[in-house]
Amino acid sequence: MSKEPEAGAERKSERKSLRPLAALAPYLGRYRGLVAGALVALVAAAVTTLALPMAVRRMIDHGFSESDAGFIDTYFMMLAALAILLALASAFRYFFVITLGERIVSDLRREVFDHVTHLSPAFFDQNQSGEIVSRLTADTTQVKSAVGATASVALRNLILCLGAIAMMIYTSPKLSSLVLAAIPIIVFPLVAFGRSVRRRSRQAQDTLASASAYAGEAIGAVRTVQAFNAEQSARDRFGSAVETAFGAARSAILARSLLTGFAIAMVFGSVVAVLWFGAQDVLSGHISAGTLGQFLLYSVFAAGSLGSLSEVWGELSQAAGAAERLTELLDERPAITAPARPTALPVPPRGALDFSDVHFAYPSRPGYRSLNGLSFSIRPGETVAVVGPSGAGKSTILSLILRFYDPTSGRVMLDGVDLRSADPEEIRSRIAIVPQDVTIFASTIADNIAFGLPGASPERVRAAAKAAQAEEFISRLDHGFDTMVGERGVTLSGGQRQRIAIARAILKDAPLLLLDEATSALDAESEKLVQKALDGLMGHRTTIVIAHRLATVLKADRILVMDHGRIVEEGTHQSLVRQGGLYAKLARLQFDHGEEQSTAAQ
Ligand SMILES: Nc1ncnc2c1ncn2[C@@H]1O[C@H](COP(=O)(O)OP(=O)(O)OP(=O)(O)O)[C@@H](O)[C@H]1O
Repeated sequence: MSKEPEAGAERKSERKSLRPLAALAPYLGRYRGLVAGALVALVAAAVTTLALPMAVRRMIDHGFSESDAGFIDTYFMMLAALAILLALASAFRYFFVITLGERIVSDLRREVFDHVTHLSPAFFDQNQSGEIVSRLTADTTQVKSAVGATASVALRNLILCLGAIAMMIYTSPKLSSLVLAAIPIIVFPLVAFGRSVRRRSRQAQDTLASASAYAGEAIGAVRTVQAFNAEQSARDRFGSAVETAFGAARSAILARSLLTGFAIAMVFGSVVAVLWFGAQDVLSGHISAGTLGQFLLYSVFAAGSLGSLSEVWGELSQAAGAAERLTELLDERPAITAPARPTALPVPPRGALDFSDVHFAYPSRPGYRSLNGLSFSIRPGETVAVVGPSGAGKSTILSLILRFYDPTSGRVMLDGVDLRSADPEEIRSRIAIVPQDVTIFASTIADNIAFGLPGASPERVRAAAKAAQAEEFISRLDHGFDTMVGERGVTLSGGQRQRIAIARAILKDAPLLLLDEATSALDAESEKLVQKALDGLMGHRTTIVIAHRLATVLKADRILVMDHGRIVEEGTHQSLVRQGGLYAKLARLQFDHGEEQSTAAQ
């Protein structure tokens, strides 16, 4: 999805036609029963349709000239039986084909989502989440219509077309040779047209995906948009994105209309010309009127199905574009994976952490080093605070500990094991984090707390909430722990969200605790209470505390002072203040009023 592969895919898609749809074959393979049912119904419907003209010929040539009324009755009975058979086959075809489409798209949606959740944060730094969601919804829907309705129409028309051509040759080889001579003249331009439709459809879909991504972002941040009176500019931006998408869609539609019109004109034009020759043959007595009637019906079938084929070809091409984008997404490999034979972390966990000469640049910003030769060690059970100016690289340290990214050079080790050689899932199972941006899901409070430990008993959830000083506000909500919180927790205050996150971490009870500005949104009173809860939690486990408010780090065993991606000072509060460096400067700025220091030092 990044720029390079996108350009490559574009080039490929111009060369290939429906090949991306082949990626769906494994999915079809899972439902052989449905596929077989669909094929049987398809063939039955086509054969029944092809039998109709023969009955018609017999009726024209013999039926009306016979005085025997029973003869006509027999033919009509046969026609009625064929009609019933056709109706049944069509109903079954619809059932099998549409079920197959729905089934496959459900599998595909699940697989794409599963895959996306495994991709590394680096992927999400470079791709908009809205665009990924659009692939998950719009592209899979397009694939569904291809696998379902469109493919069955295409297949039915293909069988019908081939069958009708065969029957045309059987009925009148001479007239058929005239028709067949016309086919290449019709088909070549169609293929060329099809390519251009495909390219335009992909453009339309791409512009629509970026418009939806923008809409997702603006709607998600609607409060910010309104607070800045930015509705008009958001509307303009989305409006122009939608118009661009419409322009791209219109050009695809125009190409498709031309394709359809051209196909029909060519096909029916040649049918009329051929029939003129047929009429001459009937007049000169070379063939019977019934035979010409039969030939006429077969050529109408062949032409009609060819016309429909050209129409669904466009749709299939569109679906091929969608399948291609989904395949691209499924082919995206996570940057962070478990090694083939991961080194097991020691049991029981100790919680020792080492950074040795770590350099790191985010993959989305390779030219800028966020960490610059960072080295430090944290002993099991130690509480270490990391402070420093904004952008110094504090949160980046936590991202590396969670192995969201690998260092550009140097090593990060947990309990003596290089994170690169361990299984990321095992690493993360030993870490509880209270992040800077707390994520609350649109679910109940209890679900949100139990997020870190699915299946936790209600008692444990309650105990964790209590320890995080969250029980009181939760009990005041309408339905207590069963209260639904809005998307991203909009119905909670910042401090309440933070306490939910703390409860989540308490419940997870992991040996390594990472607190990134965990109490920044709390008032002084709650902060003191939560701090007490956290103190209890930190007591027996390794903890890294990131905080701008120095009052919250006074009790740390050690303070690391960071600037420009490296550690510039290290020590306790007192020793650092005495050194008179960056920390002393930050402390002076914050504690100058004196009162905070006295409260915090208590
Ligand atoms: N996902 C990212 N992609 C690219 N650059 C990033 C990313 N996240 C952070 N950075 C950059 O890395 C540097 C360090 O960021 P980091 O978030 O670690 O700083 P911080 O010390 O935690 O700051 P703050 O106190 O403001 O949270 C910054 O210059 C930032 O712009």
